[in-house]
Amino acid sequence: MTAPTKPSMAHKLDLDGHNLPPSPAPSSPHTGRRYALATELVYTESNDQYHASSVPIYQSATFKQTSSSAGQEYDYTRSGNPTRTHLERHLAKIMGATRALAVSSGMGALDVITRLLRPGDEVVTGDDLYGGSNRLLTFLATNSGIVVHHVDTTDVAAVTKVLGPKTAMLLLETPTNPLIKIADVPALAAAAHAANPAALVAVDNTMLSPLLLSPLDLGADIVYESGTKYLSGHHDVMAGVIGVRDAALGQRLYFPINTSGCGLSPFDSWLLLRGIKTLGVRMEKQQSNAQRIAEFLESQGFSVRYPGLKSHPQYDLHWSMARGAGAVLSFETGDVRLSERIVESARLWAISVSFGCVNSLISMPCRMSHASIDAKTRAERKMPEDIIRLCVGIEDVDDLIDDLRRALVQAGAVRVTLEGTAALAAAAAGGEEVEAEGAVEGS
Ligand SMILES: Cc1ncc(COP(=O)(O)O)c(C=O)c1O
Ligand SMILES: N[C@@H](CCSC[C@H](N)C(=O)O)C(=O)O
Repeated sequence: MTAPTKPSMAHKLDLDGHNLPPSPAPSSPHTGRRYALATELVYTESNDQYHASSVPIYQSATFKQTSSSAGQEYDYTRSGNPTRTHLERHLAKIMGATRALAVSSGMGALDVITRLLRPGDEVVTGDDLYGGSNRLLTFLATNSGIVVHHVDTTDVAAVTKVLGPKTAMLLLETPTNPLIKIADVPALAAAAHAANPAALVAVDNTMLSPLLLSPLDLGADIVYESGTKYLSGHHDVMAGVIGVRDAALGQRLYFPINTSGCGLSPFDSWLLLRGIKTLGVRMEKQQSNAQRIAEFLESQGFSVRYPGLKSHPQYDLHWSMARGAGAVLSFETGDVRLSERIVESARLWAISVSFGCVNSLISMPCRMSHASIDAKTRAERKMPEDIIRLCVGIEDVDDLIDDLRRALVQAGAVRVTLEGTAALAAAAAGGEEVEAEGAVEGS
């Protein structure tokens, strides 16, 4: 057997690109993407003078200029910084955008996008929306003369009904946080553009990341997401990213970033670049763990919201657009106090907001991530108070299931199953009390 031929190191190490072996032609006219997305996540081009394989952090607020009049690429970090530019070019490639912008949080990204609106403009959006996005839109409706319509975005006819010539923006989440409802992006984008050709369709891609969904390929004009989640992946960065294909729109979005000063810092840009390189492997593990956990909960009799389950009412629609199901799922117990006991009985699952990172989290959205939506509005929008959200990480899946099973039993949500006996015995041996009183038959 002949050994595979290795490319010479001289070729591999030249980051200027002069000596690189010829690359295949770009597969996308918009992005210059040449390889599979999993490869592109890792592969970044740099023209660093020392050929550093990790992009340097240009920790400088200002830059020396050659003269007072010549002008140059960088003068001040609020306006632009080489580390942030490198990240933005990398993001544009993986988001299928021609221009990407990196800002200080996901909410910062939505704030920048809503700066495109004028008093009297109408925004059509979902009835299940991340609490912070809802809070920003409510603020704009109260203070800036923007009219906001919240509609069930799983119902194309209902959305079409409220779209009209005054619609300036259609803002979608898919899957929604936390009810995991799926929006038909191509159909809704076409309806918005038919109602008003100037309307902008913006998709919040936080729940899937560019690895699993490319909204710009589905008819969206703007894609944005919280980089705090999957992109960074370790619960140690706040970031937001925006991608567009239209250069003029990109420039309109850059203006408020420079003006208000919410561009991502050099260090956080570097952390985000580092996180993106492992997105492929993290997501693969997180998704396979999430699938097993969703199946486990379903086997215990819970009605589970997860697009990886065939029982999801929009399973086919989701998979017609997406390349994966993500790692966030939710389920109800029928009783708020029971949900509270489950959440508080978990050990391995941290009680935290956020998601998309390496360690697993458990939360009650109505009290935590979505608490800024008042109880009356939550009820009107049919958000169950007892809903539990699980954000799955990369831990050993059997440990996660064992811990969840123990929490369910301890809280009185399920009876001990044959399968669970070993885990429960282990918990008892560790001195923990397993209380199954008042349990309902779960399987
Ligand atoms: C769907 C969604 N969009 C946007 C955001 C805002 O992101 P950030 O927390 O980075 O501001 C979040 C969470 O915070 C979210 O869950
Ligand atoms: N106190 C925060 C809550 C942040 S929620 C973060 C994340 N989007 C999630 O869904 O868990 C706030 O008021 O914004």
